[in-house]
Amino acid sequence: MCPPADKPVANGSEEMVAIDLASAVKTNGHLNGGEKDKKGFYNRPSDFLSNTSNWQIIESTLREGEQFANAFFDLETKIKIAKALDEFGVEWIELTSPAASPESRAHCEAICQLGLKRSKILTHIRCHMDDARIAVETGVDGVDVVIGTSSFLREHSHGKDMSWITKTAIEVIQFVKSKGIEIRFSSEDSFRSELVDLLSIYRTVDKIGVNRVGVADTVGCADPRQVYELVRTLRGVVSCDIECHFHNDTGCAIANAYAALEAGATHIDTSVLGIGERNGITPLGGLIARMMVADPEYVKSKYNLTMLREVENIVAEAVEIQVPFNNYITGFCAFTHKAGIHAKAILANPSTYEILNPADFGMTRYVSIGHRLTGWNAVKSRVEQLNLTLNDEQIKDATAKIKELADVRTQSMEDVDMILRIYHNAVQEGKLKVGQSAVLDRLLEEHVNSRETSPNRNAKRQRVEEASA
Ligand SMILES: CC(=O)SCCNC(=O)CCNC(=O)[C@H](O)C(C)(C)COP(=O)(O)OP(=O)(O)OC[C@H]1O[C@@H](n2cnc3c(N)ncnc32)[C@H](O)[C@@H]1OP(=O)(O)O
Ligand SMILES: O=C(O)CCC(=O)C(=O)O
Ligand SMILES: [Zn+2]
Repeated sequence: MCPPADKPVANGSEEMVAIDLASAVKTNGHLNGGEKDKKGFYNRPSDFLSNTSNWQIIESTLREGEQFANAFFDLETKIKIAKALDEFGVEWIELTSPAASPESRAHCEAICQLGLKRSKILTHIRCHMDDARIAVETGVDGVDVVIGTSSFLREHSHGKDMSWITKTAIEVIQFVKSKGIEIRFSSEDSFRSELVDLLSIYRTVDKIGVNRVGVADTVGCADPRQVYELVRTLRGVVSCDIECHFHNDTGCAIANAYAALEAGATHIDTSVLGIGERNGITPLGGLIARMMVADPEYVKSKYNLTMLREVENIVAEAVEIQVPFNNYITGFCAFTHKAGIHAKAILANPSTYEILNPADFGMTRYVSIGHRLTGWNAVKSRVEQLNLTLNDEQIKDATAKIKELADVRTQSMEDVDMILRIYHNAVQEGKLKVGQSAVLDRLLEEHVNSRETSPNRNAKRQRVEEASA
């Protein structure tokens, strides 16, 4: 940003900072843009092209996800996944090409027969009449056609030039349309393709009535700015819908999906837990998390969000993986608050440190207490839950003991409760005063020893002695 002409350049001076801030506010309305929402979040003013409140999911767990290293889906598993996705409410379910194998074809036909309530069925084929002829016989609602347009794929995958690709694409599209089935044409490896080639073929297929064109970041090389620019340019060239597919090799798959919607894309490909070739694509749950922040009411109106965890568990079990600890929304620590400063604020108002509400997804918030980073406000909340009577000074004293013990090893909630109960009882009985750390140590030790010599403990010891005799 340039300084005004009549002011000397004074790097870092307070005056300069004030001028820059003032002009930034004037230009953008606010440094973060737009108005604050109810949660105190600054939303940017919407771009007139933006579709962040008007988009659909093409759920590809049963196509891209089948390309995940661990995946082997029998029909029963595919049906279970398809039904769960339908229950969740995805608009489209994409299935592996029926040309892949006899079972793939039979599964595709069987899933089309399920009569799902909400989700329509797509299958995904090469840009080839042989595949198209098989696909239209399966009963799908739509066919997704793909062919590589980058020089890498033109030279080393299928060996065809752009004029062959265009001619064959037209033939396949017209054939599928003639059967009354929806058709999408996509360029694989779009971000390493020549822009002129892309725009030219997309314009051609748009003119002959393709329902959607697809942009695919097949190798995960694109960043959100590149995505925005390509999709925005494409939006000005075609009138049909625009679908986007992002691989996550460099960690941009969710951000790229969001940038695509901001630029006017209409459909995003996802898979449950992001499974797919290599490290996969935009995860369903991650996209939902992102879009909930953009327009919660829209997302809640479309999807049965409390199903997310179940869908993920079904897929995780089917491909023999764990749901990652830090998974969006459903990871075990996604709504766990630990540090004392966070815990205090969260207990006062969850919006302080949560942009998503766990209840929207049937999840629960958890405040972790028994560790060295805890604070007296978190401990106070537990005292209240346990219906104990301790004043703030006593709670701070008990907190000091919890922290001291947690410096040696993390204390479970059971440990914390035990410390608080002993503290409380000792205070009630006049055995303990604030600051008497050694007295508290002795009481805790007595309690532990009494547990060690409890009848159960004695019985166990006796059994061990008998077994070893
Ligand atoms: C980026 C993606 O994920 S795209 C989707 C990937 N999905 C799949 O590959 C589905 C599963 N695939 C399969 O079952 C098999 O690869 C099949 C049935 C599709 C093809 O099997 P094969 O005929 O044995 O060929 P193979 O897999 O070795 O090679 C791919 C063939 O498709 C051709 N091809 C590759 N991509 C395309 C395309 N998009 N459009 C048209 N032809 C293509 C290649 O030129 C090659 O043909 P060739 O017979 O002249 O060598
Ligand atoms: O059909 C598409 O658009 C995407 C195909 C694919 O899986 C990819 O390019 O990574
Ligand atoms: Zn892919």
